[in-house]
Amino acid sequence: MASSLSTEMATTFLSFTARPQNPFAKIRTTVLPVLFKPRARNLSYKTMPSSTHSEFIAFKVPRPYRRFTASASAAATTASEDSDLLTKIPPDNRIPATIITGFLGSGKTTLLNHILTAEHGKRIAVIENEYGEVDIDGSLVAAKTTGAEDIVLLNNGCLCCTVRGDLVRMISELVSKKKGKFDHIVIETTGLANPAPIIQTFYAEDAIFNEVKLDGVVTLVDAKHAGFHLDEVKPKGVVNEAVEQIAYADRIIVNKTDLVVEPQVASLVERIKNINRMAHMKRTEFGKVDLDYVLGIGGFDLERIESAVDAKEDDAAHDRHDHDHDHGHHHHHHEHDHEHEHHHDHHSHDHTHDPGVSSVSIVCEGNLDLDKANMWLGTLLMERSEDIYRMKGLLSVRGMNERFVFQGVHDIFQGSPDRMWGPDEPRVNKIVFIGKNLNGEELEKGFKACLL
Ligand SMILES: Nc1nc2c(ncn2[C@@H]2O[C@H](COP(=O)(O)OP(=O)(O)OP(=O)(O)O)[C@@H](O)[C@H]2O)c(=O)[nH]1
Repeated sequence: MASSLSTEMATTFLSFTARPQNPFAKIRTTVLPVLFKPRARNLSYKTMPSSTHSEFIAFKVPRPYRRFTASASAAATTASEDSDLLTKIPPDNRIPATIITGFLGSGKTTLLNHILTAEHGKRIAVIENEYGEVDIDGSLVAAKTTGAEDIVLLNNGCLCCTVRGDLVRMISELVSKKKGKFDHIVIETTGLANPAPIIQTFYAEDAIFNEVKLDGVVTLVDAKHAGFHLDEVKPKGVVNEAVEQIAYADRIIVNKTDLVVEPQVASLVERIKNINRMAHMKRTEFGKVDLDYVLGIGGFDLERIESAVDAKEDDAAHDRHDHDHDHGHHHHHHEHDHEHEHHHDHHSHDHTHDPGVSSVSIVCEGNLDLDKANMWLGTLLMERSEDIYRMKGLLSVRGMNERFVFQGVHDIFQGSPDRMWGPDEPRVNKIVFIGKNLNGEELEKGFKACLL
C-alpha cells in the first residue's frame, strides 16, 4: 500500500515516504509540485536547525504565492512497529515566549507581576512595550528585583506596527547575550496591539525562529469594559483590536470579575467563545491564575493540537459552574456572532457585529481522500489566508496509520503525523478555524467532500 500511495501522493501535501530506521528521520518535507508548480521556486519554508527537529516543519508562504505544504510519514508503519513511540513529534528545546495582550487597562501588568512574583522557579526575561512612554510601570520595576531576569523596554511605538524590527533585535540580543540565563520570555504588548504581526514575527525571522518558539498568546479581557470595546465599530479596513486580541488567543483570562455581576460575565464568556472556540478560558480577579495556565502552554505545538480542537468545557467546567457547554464536541457547529442573543436575554443590547470574526468547528468521522483534502485546504489557504487567523486540525487520512495534526496562522502552516490511531479508536477529524467572514456551512461542505 505504501508504495502505491507514495506515487499517488507526489502531488499532495500529506504524502508518504519510505520508513527509515531512524524514527526521527522519517518525516520528509514535500511541496506541492503540481498544484502550485509554476511558482515552485517561490516556496520558502523553515525547518528546525537540529536534526532532531526534522519533523517540526513550518512554512511561510510568501504573498501572493501562497502554497499549501506539509510533511509526511511512512504509510507502511504498522501499529506494532510503532508501539514504542508515543508521538512522532520530537521535543522542541527552543526558548518559549509568551505574548500577553489585552485591551487598555484589562490587567496585563497585574498578570505580569503575578507571574514575576510567583514561585515557579522559572527565570523570566520580560519585554515590555509601552506605547510612547519611556516610563516603566513602578510595580513592574519592583517586580524586576524579585522576579524578572531581565526587562527590556520597547518605547518607540506599538509592537505590532512600528517596532517589530526592534522586537526581533531585542529577542536576538537576549538570546545571543543571555542565553542560558533565562528560561522563558514574556512579552507584554500595548493595549492597542494587534497580535497577528507579533505572532508572525516568530515565524518570519530566522534569527528568532531558530532559537525561540512561540509558546502562547494570553489575552486579558476586562469583564467590565470589554463589551464596549468589542462593540466599537471601526472604519472599514481598521481592525478592532479587542476582537483581534481575543481571536488570536490560546488562553483568555476574563479579569476584573469582581466589578460585574455573574450574568454579565456569562454573557461575555459566550460572546468570546463565538469569536474564539480554540482558547481555554478562565475568569479571574487581579489576574490570579496558576502559572502553568499561562506559561508552557504549547499553543502553537503540534503535539498539543488535541486540547485545542476539542471543546473548551474543561477549564470552564472545572473552574466555574459554567453553563457554556451547549456546543458539545460531538456535533458539528459553526457559530454566528449573534447566537448568544438567543440564550441570554440579560445581555440585551445589540453586539452582533464583532466584525465578522468567529470560530467554525468541524467534527466528522471518516477517512479523507488525500488528494481531495490537499486540494481543498490548499485552495482555501491560497484564497482565504488573510481571513483565516488561526486554524488547528487533527485529520484521519485514508492509508495513514497516524493522525495528521496541523496548525496555522494566516499563511504559516505546520503539519505532521503524530501518534497512531488506536485499534478501536473512532477516526474522527476535528478542525477549528478562527477568522473573518467564515462561512461554516461552506467550510463543512468543502471538508465533507474530501471524505471517502
Ligand atoms: N477591581 C479590579 N481591578 C483590577 C483587577 N485587575 C487589575 N486591576 C486594576 O486595574 C488597573 C489596570 O490594571 P493593569 O494591570 O495596569 O492593566 P494593563 O492592561 O496593564 O493596563 P495598560 O498597560 O494601561 O493597558 C490597575 O489599577 C489594577 O490594579 C481586577 O481583577 N479587579
